[in-house]
Amino acid sequence: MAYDAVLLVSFGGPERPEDVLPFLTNVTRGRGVPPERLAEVAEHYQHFGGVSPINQQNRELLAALRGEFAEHGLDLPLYWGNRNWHPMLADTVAQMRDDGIRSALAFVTSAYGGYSSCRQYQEDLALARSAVGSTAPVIDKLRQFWDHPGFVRPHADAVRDALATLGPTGPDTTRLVFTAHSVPTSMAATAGPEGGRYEAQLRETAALVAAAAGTDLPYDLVWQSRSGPPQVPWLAPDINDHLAALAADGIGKVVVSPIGFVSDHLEVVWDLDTEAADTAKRLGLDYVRAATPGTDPRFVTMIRELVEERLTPAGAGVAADRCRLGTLPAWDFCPAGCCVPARRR
Ligand SMILES: CC1=C(CCC(=O)O)c2cc3nc(cc4[nH]c(cc5[nH]c(cc1n2)c(C)c5CCC(=O)O)c(CCC(=O)O)c4C)C(CCC(=O)O)=C3C
Ligand SMILES: [Fe+2]
Repeated sequence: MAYDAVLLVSFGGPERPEDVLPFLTNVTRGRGVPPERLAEVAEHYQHFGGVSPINQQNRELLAALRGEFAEHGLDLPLYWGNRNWHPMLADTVAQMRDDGIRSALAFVTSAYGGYSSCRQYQEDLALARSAVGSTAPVIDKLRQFWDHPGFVRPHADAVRDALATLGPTGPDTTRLVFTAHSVPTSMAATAGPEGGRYEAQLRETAALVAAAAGTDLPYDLVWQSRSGPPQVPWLAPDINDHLAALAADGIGKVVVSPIGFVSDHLEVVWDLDTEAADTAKRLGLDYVRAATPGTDPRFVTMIRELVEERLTPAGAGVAADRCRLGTLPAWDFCPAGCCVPARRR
């Protein structure tokens, strides 16, 4: 397949106080998030002046990618569009059409399978294309990258750096805590072709990051940023409850590694650096949060390599010979019905 552009696809976030509510309305349209939760999250954004860091992080990633592409003679224009805030995908796809782009590869800033992490991005790409009409470019998503060394190694080095700030550590006093965005258990159950893949991939990433960090400390995988009505079950335990359980068990030091994310966006700087850090302080825990990949050169190189592997015709549809560290099944093109919510199957 010949491609003539690369599209960076992300979540998007507001950059002015007056944009917070319209942004939240876009995110939660038809998703049954109670108004109390929405008001609470609006306050998290207003705490940062109504500015989510995520767009600036994507601008920096885009700049790094332009440099990486140029350095390696990869002559494809780069575009950027978001699911929930400007630049909106539909506007970007219209621009691509105006520029004569016929087919593009999409890099989504989420490493995992699942409805929110993968399928919803593909649905939003399809909606953007249909808004543009029959002249819209074809857009194929790059594969999920949870076990790619360019994702695992930056997380692993960040864990090692974070651990080094804690002084003497050991299995009886110190715990490594991996965290990812919680999702409804019904969504977790339908992730991937056979279900359960969001959590399975996160467990694989956690094991790979811990091994690559070279630590033999015990570790856990927990969840953060739960939303939705209280009667709907989501993946648990929540990181704050887990910190309390660790403190009760005599743990005094924790390194928190947000393997669910690629950059220090609001779910990291609020839910971890503010909320979970406060919880840890209250519990008397030494708490340090490990960095996310951001614009780590290995992460930027990974994106270029994910593009390049799809430009060579061999192995299309199969990810067997792809660069990766894990053993869970992987694929280039998501099977039909993969990660579709149960009620729509
Ligand atoms: C799996 C997952 C990821 C990781 C994959 C990925 O990175 O895409 C993720 C990332 C993010 N989530 C983000 C923000 C929000 N997520 C919300 C709500 C929800 N997230 C969900 C799941 C996920 N979310 C779900 C199941 C909901 C419930 C509503 C629904 O079913 O859709 C809400 C509504 C308010 C609330 O209830 O929290 C907000 C504002 C931001 C931007 C941060 C910034 O601005 O810097 C980012 C990167
Ligand atoms: Fe979210």
